[in-house]
Amino acid sequence: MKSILNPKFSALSPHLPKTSPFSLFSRPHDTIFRNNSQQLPFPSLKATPFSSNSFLSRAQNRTLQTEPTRPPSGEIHVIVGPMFAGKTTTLLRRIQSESANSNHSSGILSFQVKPRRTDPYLDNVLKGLCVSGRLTEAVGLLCRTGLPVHQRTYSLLLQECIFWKQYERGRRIHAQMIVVGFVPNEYLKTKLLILYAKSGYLETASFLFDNLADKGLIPWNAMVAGYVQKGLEEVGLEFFCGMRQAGLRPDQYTFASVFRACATLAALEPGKQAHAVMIKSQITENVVINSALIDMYFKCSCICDGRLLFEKCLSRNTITWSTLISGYGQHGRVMEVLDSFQRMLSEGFRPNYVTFLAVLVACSHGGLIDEGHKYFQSMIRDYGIMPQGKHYAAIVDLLGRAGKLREAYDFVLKSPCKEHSVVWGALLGACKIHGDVELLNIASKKFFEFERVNAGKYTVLSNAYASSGLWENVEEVRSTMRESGMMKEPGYSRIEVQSEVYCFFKGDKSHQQADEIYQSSNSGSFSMLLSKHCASTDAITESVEAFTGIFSYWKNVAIIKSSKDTRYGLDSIVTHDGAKLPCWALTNLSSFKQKFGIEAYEKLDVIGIDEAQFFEDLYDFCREAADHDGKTVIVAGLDGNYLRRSFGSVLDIIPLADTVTKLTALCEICGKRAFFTLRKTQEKQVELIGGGDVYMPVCRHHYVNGQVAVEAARFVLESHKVECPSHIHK
Ligand SMILES: Nc1ncnc2c1ncn2[C@@H]1O[C@H](COP(=O)(O)OP(=O)(O)O)[C@@H](O)[C@H]1O
Ligand SMILES: Cc1cn([C@H]2C[C@H](O)[C@@H](COP(=O)(O)O)O2)c(=O)[nH]c1=O
Repeated sequence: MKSILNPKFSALSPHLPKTSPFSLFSRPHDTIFRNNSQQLPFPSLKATPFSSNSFLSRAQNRTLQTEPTRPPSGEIHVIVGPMFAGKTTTLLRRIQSESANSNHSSGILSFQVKPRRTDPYLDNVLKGLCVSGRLTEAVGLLCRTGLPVHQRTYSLLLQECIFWKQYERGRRIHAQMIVVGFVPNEYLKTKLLILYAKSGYLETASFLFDNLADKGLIPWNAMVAGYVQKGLEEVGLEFFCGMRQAGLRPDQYTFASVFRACATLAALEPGKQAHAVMIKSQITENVVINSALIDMYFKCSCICDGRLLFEKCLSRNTITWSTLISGYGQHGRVMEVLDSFQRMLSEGFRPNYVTFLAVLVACSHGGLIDEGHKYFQSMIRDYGIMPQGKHYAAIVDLLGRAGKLREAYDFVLKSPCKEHSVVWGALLGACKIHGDVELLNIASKKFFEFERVNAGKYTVLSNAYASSGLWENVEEVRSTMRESGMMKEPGYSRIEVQSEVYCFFKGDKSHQQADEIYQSSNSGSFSMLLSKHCASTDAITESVEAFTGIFSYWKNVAIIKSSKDTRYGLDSIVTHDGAKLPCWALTNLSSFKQKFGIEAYEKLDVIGIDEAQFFEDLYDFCREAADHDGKTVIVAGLDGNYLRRSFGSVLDIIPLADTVTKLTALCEICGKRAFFTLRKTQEKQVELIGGGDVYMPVCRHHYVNGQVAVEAARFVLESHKVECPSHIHK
């Protein structure tokens, strides 16, 4: 059991509605019971078949189904009640909301269930909370009400979550939509996709993306950016290609992501191609794109192109300048870094902490101790920028490289960042170079105090001990690493050869031109850049699975009704409100498999059955479909006839069911809860097709009185041999 036990998902439980979310239509009485075998781990979750509990059990079943030794296990959910209680509505809504995001080979979604009523007051309150910056309260309220709100309100809420990077809240909103059976339109699906892509839940984002009917530029951009941001640059670039193949014209947002991906991958060819596309597309240049492009050329070792671009770009700002300066810094071009920095100042641009970091690192690499100190002080004094850990580390590195280890140590002790591992890491590196074992021990102790699981630094430490011949210490560090299961990822280089990118691990000789490549890389004749390892998709959390599961599980749905019910024709089931879905009208259920086609039947996930009271073979069909064929069967029907006697086999299947929900209508006489159906006419046969003309829902009191009245009227009328009126009168 994986996804559903995620605590993030269970955090929803206090907000789940106490009654079924369909209460506006159907005023569900109480779920009678849920089989003990299906008991769920969250006692706080009310076991209505329409709450997320159904999703829970579904996910459980899914998990079970993956175990090869077990037969497929389906589910049976039974919806009962008197006429007009909302049984058909509930069946439709359930099927629609749970299949809304999947591809239906049976094409049933050409018909729509009327949206549930929303409460305009709630919409207004939520909007008010949003615009006054009280997003947390808005989301809390939404989840507590258990009601759907207007598409526009959902959109506003999601937009706020995206803007304020409150992604967890956004996901709660989405969960709420699922719980209340709200079906997002394409616009909202795109918003959800952006939310998931931005927050790194790419599996869910991909699922939403695949199910968008109309994939415009915005969802494509969100996918490209999402993957690039997550460190899956190759996938991001694939989406870029897909976007172009789909005939869409990329915009500045697309290119910003693409150049960033190419920069990280040091992939020059795709970068150049994208640059050419950008020029052809006549995208107006802006600082974001320019900075991304300059960065890309520098990271791909095309220093001249990077510089040329910088010189040509019309719109420059601090970021563009910082990109240029950092670019030079990455290639150890110390003089260019300092010259560019001076130019930046003289042209009136204000450096930021990134600019200063590049300058300080350059000073360190160039051994420019005085200059480094000067810039460090100027940063605080002239620009009011408070140095961060990395700036202090750069100064430690500067002093350390110059062999001023004690000075570096004093600097660390005096710095406000002495609790930052990065500062101690810099000192550790310097101690290793200069073989100061005493300081090495101090620095390493401090470093690991603040950075417990950095395998790379453990390796640095072990190598440092080794370089000083301290073999006992080496063993100590290595055994700590072994015991904690720590593994340092092998370092690798990315090399682009004739447009193909290869990763070379340390000592790797697998490439057929390996010798050539090593030779060339040593002579520096082509680009070889370090890059970070691509993040694994395993990092995607379990709750994504939960959500994805909810969406992806339902694939194919078929609805069956009894052909006896001819009220609205035979091709669809129709509610008393006029909502409908296409269906199969059958005399008996045993003929369904054959009529539907064995192959198509096998692909079915969900079977809905309406007017179940008319099927004699209901028990056998449901048992077979759920137990042997692994289907989820949702059954809606009258539990009692007009005499309040068990109707057909509906009650027989209760021992088979996972959940049973008894709905109530409104008494047509007093408006109270109606549990029973009163027949208004004199016919006595149990089966009599009809609607409001023949039947009405009533409460206990009015059933008893109404029935007495009807019986008395009949008696009198019959005894006088007078025709009985077809309606009783209040
Ligand atoms: N007396 C009533 N009580 C409740 N709902 C009624 C009544 N009369 C008509 N309706 C309408 O019928 C709808 C339920 O229709 P439907 O789902 O087809 O019910 P069922 O399948 O249980 O007969 C309600 O949403 C409501 O709009
Ligand atoms: C009470 C009762 C009802 N019926 C029929 C009347 C309708 O055709 C259906 C019920 O339809 P709904 O979707 O629940 O509105 O059943 C009957 O034949 N006998 C009865 O006693």
